[in-house]
Amino acid sequence: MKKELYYTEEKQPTAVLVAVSNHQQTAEQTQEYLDELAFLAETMGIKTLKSFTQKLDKIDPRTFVGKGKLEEVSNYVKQYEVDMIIFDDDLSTSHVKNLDRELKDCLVIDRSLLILQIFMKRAKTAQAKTQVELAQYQYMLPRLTNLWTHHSRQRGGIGMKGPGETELETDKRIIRDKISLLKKKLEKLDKQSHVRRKSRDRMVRVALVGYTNVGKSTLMQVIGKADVFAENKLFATVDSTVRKMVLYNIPFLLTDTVGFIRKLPTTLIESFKSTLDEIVEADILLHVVDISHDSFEEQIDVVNKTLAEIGAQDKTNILVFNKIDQFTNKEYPPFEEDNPPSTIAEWKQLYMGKDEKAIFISAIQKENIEELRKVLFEEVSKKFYEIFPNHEKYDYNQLWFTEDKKQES
Ligand SMILES: Nc1nc2c(ncn2[C@@H]2O[C@H](COP(=O)(O)OP(=O)(O)OP(=O)(O)O)[C@@H](O)[C@H]2O)c(=O)[nH]1
Ligand SMILES: [Mg+2]
Repeated sequence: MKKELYYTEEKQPTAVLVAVSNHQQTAEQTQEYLDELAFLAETMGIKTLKSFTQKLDKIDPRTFVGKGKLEEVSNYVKQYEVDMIIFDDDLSTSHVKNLDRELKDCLVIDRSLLILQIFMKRAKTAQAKTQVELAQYQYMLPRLTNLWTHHSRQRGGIGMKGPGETELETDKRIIRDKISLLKKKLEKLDKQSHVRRKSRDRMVRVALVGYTNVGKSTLMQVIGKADVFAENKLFATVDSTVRKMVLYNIPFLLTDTVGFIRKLPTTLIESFKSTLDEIVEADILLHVVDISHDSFEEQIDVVNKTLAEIGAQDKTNILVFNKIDQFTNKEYPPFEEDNPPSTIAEWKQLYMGKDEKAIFISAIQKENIEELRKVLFEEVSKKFYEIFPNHEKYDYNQLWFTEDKKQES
């Protein structure tokens, strides 16, 4: 009998991470991927004890990693009584079967399952909860041999060993029924939110998008003084929050959205479609980037790819480089590592600033927020007058100084 795992106050679950890297990948990249996986685990309260990597151009069809590496992992896991092994890529049904056989007492999960668990924990609205639940069942169905049982979620464990073969067919049927039930429930909820959105006056809509943990919710608070949950954990925001804002007399809607991540499970993207519609239906995207993160350029690519996947790639897109207070320059001349840009003008000399609409800010230290507001105002008012061509025109420069002085005094 395999061990079951619960979250308890007394004992923090432990894990080892396993990743394969191809030969093009640098050691730093592999390390960054593993750091991210460890951060995901930490977000779930799981402590990472060690990481294992193997250079492989093709994942082993039987056991994900090669025989020798698996033995190494297996020995470590036994010696330190590790609770679970987290693989950085999706495991197939036969991987799980074979790994289970080799690793006996240790729980085998993959990155997608971990992300699904985080979403489950974070979801607050009925819609988000239903969306994650659907994604989970869809993830489970093809893998139902022995990775999961339908009890696992109700019983609050991160994963449990599955049913015997005879129960398997019954379980599959139950899950299929669950899936169609959840789909119906979602349809109803989607219809309701669609009606709600339609009943809102036609307003300019701005969405904050970006990789997870870049500071979208923090920025939402700064721009609108809204009370939005921000935390140094991955996927602090899973539900989208919409706030009505007024910037120098021009009203618009600002939406804080769920963050993106490398290898976001496809079942999640599918079932989060209605949440992601907030992005698809937006007029303007504020693409927030954590410039202090070592792989921020790759994160920009991941976000752009995900935007393209949901059909939101051709919108007015303002790049907002956040966390300049924390940036340590490693590779961008003319600046040196111990001498990063210090003024906004210098920031703009960095190659990323060549994009005309790129802005450098620190949401935490409220640095350069005025410029962000100015650019946002310009874009929002452009859209506003497209929608309401006969509306009285506001002069930004005048409003800017009068309002700004008022705020200062
Ligand atoms: N140093 C620094 N930290 C920041 C800044 N802005 C946000 N943070 C921190 O970054 C962490 C993540 O911030 P959030 O606002 O929750 O990020 P998010 O993009 O909404 O994250 P998800 O909802 O998880 O996708 C928090 O610990 C913030 O305090 C900044 O300008 N500088
Ligand atoms: Mg957030």
